[in-house]
Amino acid sequence: MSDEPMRVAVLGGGSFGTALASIAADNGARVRQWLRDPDLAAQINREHRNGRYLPDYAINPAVVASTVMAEVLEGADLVLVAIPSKAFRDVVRQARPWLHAGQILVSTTKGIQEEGFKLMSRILEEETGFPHIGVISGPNLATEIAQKQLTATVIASDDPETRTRVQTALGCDYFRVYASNDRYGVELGGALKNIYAIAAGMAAALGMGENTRSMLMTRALAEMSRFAVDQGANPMTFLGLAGVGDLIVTCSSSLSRNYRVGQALGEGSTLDEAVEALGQVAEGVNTVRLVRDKAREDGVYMPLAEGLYQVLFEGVPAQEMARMLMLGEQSSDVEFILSREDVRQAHRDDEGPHG
Ligand SMILES: NC(=O)C1=CN([C@@H]2O[C@H](COP(=O)(O)OP(=O)(O)OC[C@H]3O[C@@H](n4cnc5c(N)ncnc54)[C@H](O)[C@@H]3O)[C@@H](O)[C@H]2O)C=CC1
Ligand SMILES: O=C(CO)COP(=O)(O)O
Repeated sequence: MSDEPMRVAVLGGGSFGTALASIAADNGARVRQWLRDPDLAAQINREHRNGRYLPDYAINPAVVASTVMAEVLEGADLVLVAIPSKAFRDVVRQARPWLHAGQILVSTTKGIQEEGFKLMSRILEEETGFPHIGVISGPNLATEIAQKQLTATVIASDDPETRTRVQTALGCDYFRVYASNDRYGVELGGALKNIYAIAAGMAAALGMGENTRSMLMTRALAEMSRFAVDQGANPMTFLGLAGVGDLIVTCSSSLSRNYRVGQALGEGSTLDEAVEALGQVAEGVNTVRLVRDKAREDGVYMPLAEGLYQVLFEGVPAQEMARMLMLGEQSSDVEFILSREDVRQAHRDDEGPHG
């Protein structure tokens, strides 16, 4: 490997993109960050601060922000795409003329595209056809990373070069980067947990106890892994940082935007009011709709996603969600040990002789 510093491009001027850009610069990379807002780009370059998304964070002064895609991508070895899912494909298309097959392309975005139910790394693949593609996901609240609180993420890719280069670019003493080759599972974990973060925020606002929170998170893990396995992911991924790790943090912290949307709903706001007050992306709002529809289409049992969907989009009061959870099927605890079908069969056998 050459002694030249790695050249990293970050697309997106939000909180996560900004934190990752600064970490890469701390690790000695030459970092360029692309964003749309010229005033924010000027502020990052002048004050080394992102006043809109991470006002108290001292960005490494070596990060150079720009609104010009060519300047940011020129010569980049690693491109991190930190753009909300709704705009992801559009931004990758804008970037496409300056991307090439030797680069490593990594999505940091925890969302799903409606058409075709596609995850973001699939979009990277479709738009470029390049071989070095990965995703990062894990318990990664940007605000805490900005405070240099210890945490870790997962780089998931089939391609070993992508994994090792991202570990080198981003790993440091407060941000560990673990590797996985289950790209789909890691990416799906990041998207799915946002649904349950909304439910947890809502439940907290409604005064739930700690037993309830624990039950909610654990049944959420069962539900998300059931869905993910149906879609082809490896269930073991959900034992890791991008599964249970990210689920715990986003279901516990009001630093999570999805959790905050849930809290606002539990306090009586409408969905529009909750999203408007947030002023940033809460991917779970869209994800719950897409996942609920997909689960129905594919016959996957997802009572929590269904209940949350009804609260968000069908006017069911938030209090009803807890009731629906308690009325769900009393089935298997861990389905990979005892299948739901075996529990159902045992009930049928038990009922048999009594009519
Ligand atoms: N903030 C966090 O704690 C974490 C966020 N993520 C994921 O990273 C993704 C990006 O998140 P953040 O940086 O937090 O987002 P953010 O909401 O803070 O901002 C996203 C950035 O994208 C820009 N953007 C939005 N629409 C655009 C468009 N059409 N064209 C160009 N730029 C556009 C915004 O102006 C902003 O600079 C999200 O999908 C989220 O799931 C992942 C881990 C942690
Ligand atoms: O994914 C995250 C933490 O890992 C960030 O969650 P929010 O998008 O809900 O803020």
